Amino acid sequence: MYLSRDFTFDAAHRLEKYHGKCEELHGHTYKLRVTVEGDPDEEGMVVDFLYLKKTVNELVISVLDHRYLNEIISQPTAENIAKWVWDKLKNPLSTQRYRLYEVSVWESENSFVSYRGE
Ligand SMILES: Nc1nc2c(c(=O)[nH]1)N=C([C@H](O)[C@H](O)COP(=O)(O)OP(=O)(O)OP(=O)(O)O)CN2
Ligand SMILES: [Zn+2]
Repeated sequence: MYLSRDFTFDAAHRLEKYHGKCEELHGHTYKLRVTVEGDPDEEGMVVDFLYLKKTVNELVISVLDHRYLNEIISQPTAENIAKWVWDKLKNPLSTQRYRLYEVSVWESENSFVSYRGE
């Protein structure tokens, strides 16, 4: 079974290796979707939504929200942000019963990437 929770954060970035408007400093309201794969436990839950919310807020949202992403992630494209989030969450969201399955990052309503590890 797959379980997901959505988050948002606001952040600024510039794509220094890109030649076009995104080379300049600008910001986005990013949407992040974290998906876990596993079997429901005796309480009928793959993972408690409240635990997922607390973990992602502590390890990701509190670090990226209202920040200049270039100070945290090199060339912070949606792709590189998704990889960074994956690395932060892979171990904390992996047990014998469930594991991190996918991280998706929306830069705008219409543009997003999904990452499932290597
Ligand atoms: N593959 C990628 N392409 C682009 C990325 C990226 O992360 N991965 N990022 C950008 C820029 O960050 C840029 O800010 C995106 O521009 P935006 O104005 O958000 O894009 P749109 O004009 O297409 O916005 P819509 O609202 O979806 O029309 C560029 N490319
Ligand atoms: Zn951008």
